[in-house]
Amino acid sequence: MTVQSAFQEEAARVDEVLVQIRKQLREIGPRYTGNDFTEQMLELQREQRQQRLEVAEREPYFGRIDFQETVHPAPKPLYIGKAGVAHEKSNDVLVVDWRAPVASLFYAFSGGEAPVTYESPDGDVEGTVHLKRNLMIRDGKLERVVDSYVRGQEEESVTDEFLLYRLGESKDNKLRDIVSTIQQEQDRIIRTDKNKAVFIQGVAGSGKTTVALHRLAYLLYRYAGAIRAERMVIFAPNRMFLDYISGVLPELGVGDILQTTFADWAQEQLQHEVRLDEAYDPFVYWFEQPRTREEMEHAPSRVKGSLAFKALVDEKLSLTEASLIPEQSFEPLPGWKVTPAMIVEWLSTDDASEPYMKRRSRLVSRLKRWLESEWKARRLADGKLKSQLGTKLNAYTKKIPSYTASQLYSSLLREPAVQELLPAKSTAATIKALKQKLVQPEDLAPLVYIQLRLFGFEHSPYDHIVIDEAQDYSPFQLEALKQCQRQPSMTVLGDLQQGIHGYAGIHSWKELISLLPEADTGYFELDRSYRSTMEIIDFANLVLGAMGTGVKPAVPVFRSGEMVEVTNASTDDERLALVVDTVKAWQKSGHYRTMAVLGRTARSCEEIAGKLAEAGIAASLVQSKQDAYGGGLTVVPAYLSKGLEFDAVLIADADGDSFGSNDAKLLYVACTRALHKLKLLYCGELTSLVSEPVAAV
Ligand SMILES: Nc1ncnc2c1ncn2[C@@H]1O[C@H](COP(=O)(O)OP(=O)(O)OP(=O)(O)O)[C@@H](O)[C@H]1O
Repeated sequence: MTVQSAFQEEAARVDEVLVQIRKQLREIGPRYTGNDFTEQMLELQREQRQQRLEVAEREPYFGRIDFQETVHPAPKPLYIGKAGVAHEKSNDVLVVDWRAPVASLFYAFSGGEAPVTYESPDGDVEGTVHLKRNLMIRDGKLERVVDSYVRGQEEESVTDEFLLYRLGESKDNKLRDIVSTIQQEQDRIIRTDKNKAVFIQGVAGSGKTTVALHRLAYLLYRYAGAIRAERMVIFAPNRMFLDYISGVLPELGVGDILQTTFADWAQEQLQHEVRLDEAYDPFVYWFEQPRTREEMEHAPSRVKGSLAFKALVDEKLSLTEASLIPEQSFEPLPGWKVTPAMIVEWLSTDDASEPYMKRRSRLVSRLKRWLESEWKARRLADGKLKSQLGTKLNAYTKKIPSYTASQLYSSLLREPAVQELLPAKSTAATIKALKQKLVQPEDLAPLVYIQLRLFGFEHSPYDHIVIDEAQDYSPFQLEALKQCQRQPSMTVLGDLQQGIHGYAGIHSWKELISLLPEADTGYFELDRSYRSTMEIIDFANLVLGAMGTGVKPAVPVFRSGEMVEVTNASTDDERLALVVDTVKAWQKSGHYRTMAVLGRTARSCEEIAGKLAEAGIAASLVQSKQDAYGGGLTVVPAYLSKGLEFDAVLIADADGDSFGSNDAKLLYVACTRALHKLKLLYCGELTSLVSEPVAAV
């Protein structure tokens, strides 16, 4: 078949399918706004169906695979789309949902005549692939047809032309779904079993965040009923990042998933008993002046996130739990007696895994009931005596320790074992802050862990937890989150090479993986970077190489662009003028939808934003407490740019003072934010991290 006739045939089919989709959309019943519960549930289903059909109307499908099961006489074309669609009368499948087992063939197949299999709920299905085709449909119109495999023909270019086309596009201000171009190594992660904690180490731009979001959509489809969106949670590094990724899940037809930061979530669990001390911003402390590695390694935040510190918290909690059984009997009047042995007996009927404060409150109620029944049995009526007995009971129960999380934490911080781990100055400061109900980020993991152990988790256990940028998490944070699940079902992703928060995060994935039973964990590495051009990735790899041995370079997708530019300015004023000129030139070129000027510090970014404003250029200056990401032109400190991406990036101060020898990870993060264009400016000496100026201009 010629390319021309294949296009016509596919265009005709798109029209046919669209007729079906539009008919089904028209036939969705009227909206229900009443109070009947069953009708409300039906309305919800109608609404979800409508959303799926609307997605299908814009782009009914993106792929076709002709698969011949070994037991069948002929191949059958399967069209893969974001939402499954069936013919309303015949029920024939017109579009297969990308998450269906058979759709995995589309992602996993990379050519060849040998039989392939996919896993179906009824077992493995074997067959051969006859055709793999990409189709680009925009707003219901077929625009492109690209075959990546035709059986019996010379192998088509397997460098995925369609993928390159997609990667070459400019980006808007939100991360997008990748269902049409998911790669084999990503698909394997997305389709991993629900009862696994999957750890993903992936180089910058390898699609970790995107893959994690697609995995959620997959799990909701594959385990419909057993897993619910309301019982899933995504932890992201900050609110601006949450805003940036907020478009992906709705586009995949997924709603209602809690998306939060660890700090916000922890304060919520602590019922806002404490709040973060605004006077201390760890970013300002660690990034606004040069800090040594030594200082980071010994930071109190590292200690408070460690398992050694958790062991002390556990010990304190065990002692607290043991104190549930008082040493003395309760004997309010001669002959009226509850002995510790009786309390042990009472508690033996209790669930010992229940949180301490719940068991305590049940014990206090039990003592009250006992006093009541003794009173009734003796038919007493003296009101004064009754109130005396009540007072005695109160005095007795007061000896059974009762804590809020911050009280127990404060008391722990006073103990000698803690003083051995942490500098006295640091614990004293924390205790003082706690009195004013203020904490620092590193106190949240121990506090929320204590809260969960004392009071339990107030919600249904999470079906699935996603942790993005997990290299910045401490083992203690993961331990706290484990308290909110019956069994581990997680997607934990990050990149140790982007671990710029050395004062808090991990050095090796083992530190987190070892906290879970081995059989429940899976570890994956993603080495290919999809975001940036080859030139940018090669340049970023050189920066990383400056860290010495043990680094893993990112493997670029074969997408070539412009050389990275490194430009020297003789004075600082000239450097700032060059920033303005570069931005003007980029804007004029019309090539880039999103651009960023990255500075080493917040202060340098303020200066740059000021210069741009003087030149009449509108830019949004990103600060650490930012909630929203607006796209367009952004000025952002390098340490806040993690996770984001821009068509063009200008690193405005690539001199040796701004990026010292300890800043390789930070500069790597900065460079890998760029999709198509990267330029570095410096005044004075170029940072030694850039050992080979690539295109000195
Ligand atoms: N299979 C793919 N097809 C098309 N685009 C992809 C694919 N995988 C990743 N991308 C694109 O690559 C870019 C990087 O993805 P993402 O932000 O998820 O990567 P990341 O590994 O989380 O990056 P970082 O660690 O730098 O934050 C995004 O623009 C994403 O759409």
